[in-house]
Amino acid sequence: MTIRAHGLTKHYGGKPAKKAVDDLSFEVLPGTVTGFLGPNGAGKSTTMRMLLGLDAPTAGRATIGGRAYTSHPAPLSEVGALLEARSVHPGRTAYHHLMALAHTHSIPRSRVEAVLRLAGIDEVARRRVKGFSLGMGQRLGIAAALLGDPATVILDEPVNGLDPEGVLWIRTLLKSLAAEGRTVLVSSHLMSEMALTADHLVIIGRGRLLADTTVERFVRDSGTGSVKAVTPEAGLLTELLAAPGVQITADTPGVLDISGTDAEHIGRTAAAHGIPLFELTPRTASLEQAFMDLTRDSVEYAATPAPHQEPHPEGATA
Ligand SMILES: Nc1ncnc2c1ncn2[C@@H]1O[C@H](COP(=O)(O)OP(=O)(O)OP(=O)(O)O)[C@@H](O)[C@H]1O
Repeated sequence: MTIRAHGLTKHYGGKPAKKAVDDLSFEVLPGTVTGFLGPNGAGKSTTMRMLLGLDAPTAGRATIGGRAYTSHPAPLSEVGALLEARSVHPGRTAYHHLMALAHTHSIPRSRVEAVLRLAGIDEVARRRVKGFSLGMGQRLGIAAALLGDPATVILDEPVNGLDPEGVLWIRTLLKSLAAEGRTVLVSSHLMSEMALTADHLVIIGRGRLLADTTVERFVRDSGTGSVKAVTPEAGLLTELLAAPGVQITADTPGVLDISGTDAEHIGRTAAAHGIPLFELTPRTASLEQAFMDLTRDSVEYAATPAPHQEPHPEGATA
């Protein structure tokens, strides 16, 4: 099922009104993991709550498989969700929590056992939830989301509180859910994690759409990459490559950092003039950097240096 947001908008009261989500439109297709990214306060949770009918939009519409979540006849079997707030009764065991959910939604007991195993919490299933670690709680939330074997899965920050093994488990799980043809929307504020997990990215800042793209295209278009070239003929190569828009720096003798052209052009130019190249390496901007550049203007709580920590003048050593 395709998830669609059409002009989705949410204002909170107060003066001036807070535009938590501002005219947001995007689609999330089956068979892919879509990463929903944005800095803290960007509006990810509010958007997910509107997709799930838990918050009414001020304007616009959210549909899953063409209709509002609340008008699905058996929502739990069609859309599984994990939201940030935990809503499990602390005195219940994981098993009883899932059994109660299964019971009220006519889901067979065999699914409870299956999701407990899938989430790796079958051995602690008889313990009370109040003794659970954050990571175990997250796993229980994911088990509950998958209980109805839903075609669409919406998870808000599922890696929160998970240890590295748990993070890897989520990554593999989401990919396999998508490979089974399900629609997977997962929010995060970590670009590096989404780059390893998602196929597609919807990036928002201050409630507005900043990018709707594939991970591959985002990496390519981040565009701040340069090429490192190591050659004994650095001076000659610099002269040959000189052109409008091409910038070349040589902080270390014989090592050039070239931007504004690509490795192929540099390699061909060098070959045409018999210049030996010991190394020719495209340097892609780190994904996290590209994400920060994109969202810089929409960060609500940007870190500011403390007054006594003046940045060092360029070139000075600490
Ligand atoms: N009930 C509310 N009343 C007023 N403002 C709210 C309410 N819920 C959220 N907001 C504000 O709306 C904005 C978006 O919040 P939201 O929780 O959707 O962001 P988020 O991207 O999920 O952030 P985070 O990564 O920190 O969870 C924030 O500025 C938040 O303070």
